[in-house]
Amino acid sequence: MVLTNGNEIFNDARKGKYAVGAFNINDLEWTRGILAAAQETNTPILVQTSMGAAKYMGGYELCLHLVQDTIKSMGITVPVVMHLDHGNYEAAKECIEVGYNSVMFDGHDLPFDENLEKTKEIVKLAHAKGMSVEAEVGSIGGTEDGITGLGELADVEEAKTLASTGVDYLAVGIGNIHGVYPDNWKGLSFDRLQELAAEISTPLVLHGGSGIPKEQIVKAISMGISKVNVNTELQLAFAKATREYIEAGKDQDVDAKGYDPRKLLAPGTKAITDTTIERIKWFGTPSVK
Ligand SMILES: O=C(O)C[C@@H](O)[C@H](O)C(=O)COP(=O)(O)O
Ligand SMILES: [Zn+2]
Repeated sequence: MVLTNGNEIFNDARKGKYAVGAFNINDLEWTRGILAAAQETNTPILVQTSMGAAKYMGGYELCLHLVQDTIKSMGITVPVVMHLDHGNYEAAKECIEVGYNSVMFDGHDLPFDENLEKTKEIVKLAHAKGMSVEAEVGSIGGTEDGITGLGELADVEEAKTLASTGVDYLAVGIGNIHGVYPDNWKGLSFDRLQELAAEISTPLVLHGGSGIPKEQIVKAISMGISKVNVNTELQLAFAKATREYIEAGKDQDVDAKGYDPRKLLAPGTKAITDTTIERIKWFGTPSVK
């Protein structure tokens, strides 16, 4: 069984001081590109869909079938966790119903008590079906109304309380933000990560994994980060490779049928695979035995 829940993978990761990459898919090319990287490195991987990307692709059921069928057609043999990224309460329930392996219930914008209660409900529903759950404490910054924050820090007591619900992994703010980091970003807060890791044995999750220097990622993993989320870097890599193809005029080569999407999208898909492989190596994910 290739599709699996995250528990065993992540408990081993925290103990073994390595991380497993969680990569967002946006379409067939992303799905193939990411799965190819996992197979080539012979490592486990999380394929995750945000609510927006799932809507774009046609819904959670379609996304699950896309991943299942691509695994089959590509002959993928490494463990793959099909995960909902940043789901609200309804989305988490729907993905549990549909048969994802793992869901993130992101209640960070709710009052803390409501986030706690809803996290407990999702844990109960998911665990009854053998699925894993990620929760988020505090807020992970990003760009809102054109202003990019510098990254927030999770409250240690709130993080402890949320971890006590039995979630399988916990997303924490340690100065990380989504998207492209601004020039004046101060870097990850290793002091806060140390405080969190000392109190919480649950595997910790680093969101906003794109654009963080390798040394900081490696250090954070050595201190308790077991899952790293990456989206923007794959989007940038895909866009750059596609732009180079078009700027070289290859899409206008009628004889070579360079306009055929199977050719037009191939460099971008390869760039997704190459970037994913590079990140898997940074994260120290060991090969499957
Ligand atoms: O952008 C999304 O829809 C998914 C991201 O929030 C993902 O959870 C993540 O943390 C990746 O961050 P990024 O690498 O900075 O895009
Ligand atoms: Zn995220």
